[in-house]
Amino acid sequence: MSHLILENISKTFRGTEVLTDVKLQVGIGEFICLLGPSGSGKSTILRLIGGFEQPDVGYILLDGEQIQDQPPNKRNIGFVFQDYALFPHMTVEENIAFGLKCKKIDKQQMQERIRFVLNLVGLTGLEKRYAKQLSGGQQQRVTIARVVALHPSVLLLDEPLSNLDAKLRRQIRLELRALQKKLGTTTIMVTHDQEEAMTMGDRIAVLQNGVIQQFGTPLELYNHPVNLFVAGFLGDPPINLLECKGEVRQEKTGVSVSNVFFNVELSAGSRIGEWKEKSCILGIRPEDIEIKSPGEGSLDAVVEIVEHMGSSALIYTRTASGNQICALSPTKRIPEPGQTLGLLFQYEKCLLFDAETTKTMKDVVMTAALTAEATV
Ligand SMILES: Nc1ncnc2c1ncn2[C@@H]1O[C@H](COP(=O)(O)OP(=O)(O)OP(=O)(O)O)[C@@H](O)[C@H]1O
Repeated sequence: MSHLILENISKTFRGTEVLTDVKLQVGIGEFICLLGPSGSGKSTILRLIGGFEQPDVGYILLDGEQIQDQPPNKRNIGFVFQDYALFPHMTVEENIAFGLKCKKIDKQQMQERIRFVLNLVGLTGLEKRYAKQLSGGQQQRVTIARVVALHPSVLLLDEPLSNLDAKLRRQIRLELRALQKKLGTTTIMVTHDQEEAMTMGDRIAVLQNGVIQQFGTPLELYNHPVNLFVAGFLGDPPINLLECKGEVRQEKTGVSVSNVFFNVELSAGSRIGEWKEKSCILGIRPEDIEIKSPGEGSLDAVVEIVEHMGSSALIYTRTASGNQICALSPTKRIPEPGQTLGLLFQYEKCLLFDAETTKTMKDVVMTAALTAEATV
């Protein structure tokens, strides 16, 4: 049974619909990331679950019970915001004790819980420090400890790492994930950082304009995006997107990119006539392009920019027909700007999108990359 269910939730602010028919089913102990650009409705979903907003339409069920009309303090849901919001005039210990006192937890149990959560977040020994005497990372750990001490049934995290520098972010992200696994608390985290979502979430819900575009595991979303938006939002460096048209050459169906004909098998029932001239977009990720010598790849392209990233380099190239294509190169043999390369597409990794609907074309399979000469 799902622990938390959002059923057909819609929400309007001042006449503008900011969430449309949102559905989510979250299992017990799952770590869910809500990922999307600014204004896509991520925080509103969190506030609805926390009880700080009410849906116009739809239900929220926790352990099978409808909670959408309950006030926040009746929901047993913990909320961590991006600003640490600790009481500055209280010590670490007092900050954690505050919520426990409100819940009328007895003194001995309170001491035990404080000891337990401080150990959990690695802050044992700092009980008597004031919030302002702590680093940003330590303050955020106290915020998390304070919420975890209340034994929430669901933990909501709204961009909890966004005020931390890149290195600390990475460290706290690992700690937070390990902590969540240890406690087994169902957790929903808002982020606009795709790397954070990919590394932390058991499943990710990708939002655009208040609509969940896709809900699945990080690899499902990365390898099988349902549309151009999801394909483009996940992946750094981003996926290459190349405009092309459906073609038929010597009774073979396919698309051509920079004069290379990629053979595409249509599903049974698809009509060849409809395929001809169909506007498509071919998507290929930089790591799915192998760098070869000129003439040895699917197509040739000239290196324009090389971006060194330490363990690898990004090679931005341009084909004779003007397409920019980025490939990931291992550091052993990094090409130079001006050099011509052969780019070998792993055709089985190519995705085809319908340019009109922007949806992934699921009824087609790319079976080969043939040079133009082979088919003309
Ligand atoms: N209380 C409110 N009154 C009016 N409009 C609101 C209110 N809360 C949110 N909105 C609007 O709803 C939309 C979604 O906002 P929300 O904060 O959920 O997005 P978000 O994806 O979390 O964005 P961000 O990443 O910038 O925090 C935005 O257009 C926002 O301006």
